[in-house]
Amino acid sequence: MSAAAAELGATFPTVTAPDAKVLGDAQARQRELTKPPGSLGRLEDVACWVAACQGLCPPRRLERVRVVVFAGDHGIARTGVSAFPPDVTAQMVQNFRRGGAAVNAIADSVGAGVRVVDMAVDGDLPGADSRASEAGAPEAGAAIPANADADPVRAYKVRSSSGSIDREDALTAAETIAAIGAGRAIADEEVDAGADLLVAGDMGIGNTTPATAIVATLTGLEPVVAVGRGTGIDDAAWMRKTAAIRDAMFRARHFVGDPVALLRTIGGADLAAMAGFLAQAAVRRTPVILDGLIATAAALVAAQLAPGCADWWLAGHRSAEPAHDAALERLHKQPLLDFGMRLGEGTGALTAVPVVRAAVATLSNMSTFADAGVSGAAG
Ligand SMILES: Cc1cc2ncn([C@H]3O[C@H](COP(=O)(O)O)[C@@H](O)[C@H]3O)c2cc1C
Ligand SMILES: O=C(O)c1cccnc1
Repeated sequence: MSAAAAELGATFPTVTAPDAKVLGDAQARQRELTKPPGSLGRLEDVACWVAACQGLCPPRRLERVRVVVFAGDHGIARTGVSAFPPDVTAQMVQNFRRGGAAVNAIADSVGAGVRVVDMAVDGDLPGADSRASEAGAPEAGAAIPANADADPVRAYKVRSSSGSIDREDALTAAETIAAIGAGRAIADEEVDAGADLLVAGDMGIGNTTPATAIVATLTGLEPVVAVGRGTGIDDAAWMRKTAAIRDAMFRARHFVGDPVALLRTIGGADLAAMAGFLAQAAVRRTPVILDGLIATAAALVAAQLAPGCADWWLAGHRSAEPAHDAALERLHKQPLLDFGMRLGEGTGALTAVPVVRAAVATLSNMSTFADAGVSGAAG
């Protein structure tokens, strides 16, 4: 693949900000509603942000919330950096499909739809044929076929697992571009189908290792400060994970300003697709709630791929992973919830959906002082 083709596949159109005029209208309306100004705290900011994203004041109810769970295995997981074996990734994909995972339960409770995509699960999922994995990665720059005949979960699969990032690249250059393009195409599909709020979720044993390496590389954190317990690792695994992240960061040290090279070197197809998805959501002027460490690591990279896209994202929650804090700070995001959650899958973001809906409801449904005949502030 030529460098030019690579650049084309990961080049995003200019991202324009949410509507500043509507933002001003929404802020003015907040002052007219029957409450002391500012008394709904951050709910007021959230409601104004949704209005600006929609370009509409008062904003519409959020009717079609969609979470896309990006699944992928990681070569580094074979070195003992997780509390669970790599087989769990494929098993959990089946669990998502049957509706038995935390993300299914929480999505159901807020009326959100769940879609799972296999970007790089190791081997073939049970019940699936082998065509997609034999086909290999699509040509760089080529449109990625949404293979409707094959299992839709695997329509965008780029490869099985990834290189072990402590000593080899996670992906080839062509795979990286294909994965970013897949995320973009998936965001387009969701927006074209009417999504009005998007969430990127993750599933992949070992994925806190590349996510932490990416965040630490981009924020300048020391590995020992950045590394968390992931699925609940013991001290010995924590030491292996910290060494792996140190080695990965050394390998990626020249790519702080090169998001595609960073994803190729120490990321993975799931992280690359998430970055493409989060950037493209902004291109399509669709608001996003960010989830935990993995989604936010991808968001940091997306912010480099498509400058300005972070304006379209809200931080749903603060994960227990220390690197998540650093990533949120770098994005200037204050999370809505701080529940000690450390699962991923999109669960933290979905848990914040009722808060966002409450915010929208106040700005849309409350009466103004004038309409309700309620006196405004004295003087
Ligand atoms: C049953 C199960 C369900 C999960 N759902 C999300 N994760 C989360 O935990 C994993 C990351 O942590 P680490 O880097 O320590 O492996 C990822 O699969 C992530 O999606 C899960 C993990 C497990 C075990
Ligand atoms: O913050 C997350 O998203 C997270 C944390 C631990 C394990 N899996 C995901």
